[in-house]
Amino acid sequence: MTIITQVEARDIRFPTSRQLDGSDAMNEAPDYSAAYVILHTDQSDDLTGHGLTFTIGRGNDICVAAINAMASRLEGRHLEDITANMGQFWREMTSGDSQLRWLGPEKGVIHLAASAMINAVWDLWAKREGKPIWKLLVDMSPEQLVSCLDFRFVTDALTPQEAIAMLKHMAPGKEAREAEMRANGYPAYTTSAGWLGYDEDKVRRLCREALDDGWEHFKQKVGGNLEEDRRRAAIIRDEIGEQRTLMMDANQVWDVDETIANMRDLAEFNPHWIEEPTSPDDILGHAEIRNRLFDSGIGVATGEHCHNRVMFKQFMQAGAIDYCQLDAARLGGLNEVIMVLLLAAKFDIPVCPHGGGVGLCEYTQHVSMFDYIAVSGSLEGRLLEYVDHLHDHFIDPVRIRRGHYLLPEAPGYSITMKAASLDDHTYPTGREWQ
Ligand SMILES: C[C@H](O)[C@@H](O)CC(=O)C(=O)O
Ligand SMILES: [Mg+2]
Repeated sequence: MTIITQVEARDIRFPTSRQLDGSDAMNEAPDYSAAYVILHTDQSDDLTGHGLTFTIGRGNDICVAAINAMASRLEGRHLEDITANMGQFWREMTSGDSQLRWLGPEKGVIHLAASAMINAVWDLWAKREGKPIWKLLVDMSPEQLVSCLDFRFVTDALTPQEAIAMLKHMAPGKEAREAEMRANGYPAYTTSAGWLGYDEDKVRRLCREALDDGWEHFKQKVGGNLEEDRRRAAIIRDEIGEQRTLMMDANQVWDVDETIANMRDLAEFNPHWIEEPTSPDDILGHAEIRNRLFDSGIGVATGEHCHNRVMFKQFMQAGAIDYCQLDAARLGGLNEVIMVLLLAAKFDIPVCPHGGGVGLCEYTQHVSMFDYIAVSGSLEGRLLEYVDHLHDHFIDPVRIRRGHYLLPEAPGYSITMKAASLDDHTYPTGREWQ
């Protein structure tokens, strides 16, 4: 038996705003940050579980406080009791204390905190089993996998029986798809050349470097000033040519009609999708945009601020999105991520997870590999986001080859940060913040 003896929560911040890495029209100067959880155990082999949720700086301390408020739900518990009934555990973590639930429910800071803690439990479980997370999931039977999920609020769209049938249907090709992932990796796109705060020379230089590294798919930020958006799109198209993919991301700054007008204007640059065009909560607004942009061939993508499975269900039921960009640290941990993968498979919507943050690429590589091997069985329309910052701080960082993520092999969720990185970036006392 493994006892979780202590939940340690740390405020980790990286000063990315100094170079405007990660900048966009809504978030002009983010400091990529993690409310970081370490689950200590009674095991002599130093077994620990790690998880994080992502913020962009101020307020990270509020997430840490929320984790501390929930710590007693994990401390003293046996890992084996939790993993024997993951679905029930998830319900307890998100709804077990109705006074804390009131702060959400299942959204906002309290859900971000739950996400970090739940992902730390999954990391601990996978390390105990000696498997990377994607493999832990792939090796589960459909029944076991479905028992990890909470179907409350989604049974009008997907029942446990349907989910089991979908997973059974995909089971026969799993080995071949795993071998394919091992050989080829998972196709990806890069956002790193297109941050809004970068000057045009830097955008051009970064496009050239990315092309040299084998990238075929690029994303640029838009939503500042339309003339500047057009100039940057022209530069990027000039560098990457007409055949490669260009996505655009407005990070929520436009209204519905404004989106239509601006995207009609930007259509000459042939954007593959417009991401987060408007408020992330406006499901019908996205549906309207999708309908009115249909003839231009521009898809609608959103999800990095979509806080739970219920909202994703509605986005899908309303026909509001072409691409689902779930965020592995905003949804309530891996259990809810798996639920969204199943919903997306049912509605035949490709999942292209959000990667713009610290640790998100480390998480989502597992999510997309699992999705391909066991859930959707398809790569059509699917691209994993990649941003090239801060990977050095992880013990088991993502590995990229010619625009593809390579299959992670180390046990766990790849989210464990180096001890020195944690110490140096602890806010406000770490060396980086002196
Ligand atoms: C603030 C973040 O960097 C955000 O711009 C990321 C994002 O929208 C994306 O990766 O997509
Ligand atoms: Mg985005």
